[in-house]
Amino acid sequence: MASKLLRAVVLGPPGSGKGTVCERIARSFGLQHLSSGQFLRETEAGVLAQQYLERGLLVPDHVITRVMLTELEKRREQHWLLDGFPRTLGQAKALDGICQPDLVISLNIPFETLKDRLSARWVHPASGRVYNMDFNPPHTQGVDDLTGEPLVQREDDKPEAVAARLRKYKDAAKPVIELYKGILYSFSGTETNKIWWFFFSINYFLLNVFLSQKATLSPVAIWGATWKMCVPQS
Ligand SMILES: Nc1nc2c(ncn2[C@@H]2O[C@H](COP(=O)(O)OP(=O)(O)O)[C@@H](O)[C@H]2O)c(=O)[nH]1
Ligand SMILES: Nc1ncnc2c1ncn2[C@@H]1O[C@H](COP(=O)(O)OP(=O)(O)O)[C@@H](O)[C@H]1O
Repeated sequence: MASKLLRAVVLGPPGSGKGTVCERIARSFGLQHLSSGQFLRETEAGVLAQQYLERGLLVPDHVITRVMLTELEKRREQHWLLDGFPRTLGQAKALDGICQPDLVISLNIPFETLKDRLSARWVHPASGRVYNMDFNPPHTQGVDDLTGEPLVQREDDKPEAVAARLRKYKDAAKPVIELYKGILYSFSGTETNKIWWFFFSINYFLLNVFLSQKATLSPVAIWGATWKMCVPQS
């Protein structure tokens, strides 16, 4: 049977838990977790885009699209899960030009919750590991669990940048959500653990069948049908 690759996208405002959920999905199902923010922070393109990153502004479409399409090109034979890309209609169209996602997961988290989470987010810059002083604190305050290196707060997580980021996200994401509405699965809530368990319990069997290449019918289609019966679509 021809090998099928799973291409998934996670959409959500800054602080909605994309990185946290993607990490768990990637670990549980063996997908590659590709974070646009992390690629920017690690590559030369990100150094040039520093002024955008620090102020929490979206990097121009042509810059991030080039970074992401280059990374996707290197992973043509892998299952992947995109975190943070696409964020605008232009980016979504560029992605569609090379491959169409099988499914899109959208996280809807209340604004107040996002603000609280971002102000308590600390990161280990070298690895991208993320902590939260309430939700998943490091073993020792202020240092990364694995390396012992210091944690930092991102410039764009400081209160002055957060409100503008959240506003801009909404405007840019609307047409993207519209574009993907046929393959979109929305999760609403204030706790990543609940969203995760809901996702995991519905999808464990279907995704594993798909990923092990034993499916004759796309589980994404079966999942879509099950999902529509279980969850009122927003
Ligand atoms: N209190 C709380 N914090 C969470 C929860 N889920 C994620 N976080 C934290 O919220 C912050 C933002 O999560 P992250 O995955 O980085 O969001 P992203 O910006 O969408 O990728 C991080 O500090 C996480 O540790 C949750 O359910 N409750
Ligand atoms: N798809 C994208 N389009 C434009 N800018 C992006 C994109 N992805 C990431 N960035 C830039 O990188 C920053 C950090 O992104 P990310 O790590 O995904 O954090 P968050 O989910 O908290 O916004 C964004 O504020 C933005 O400046």
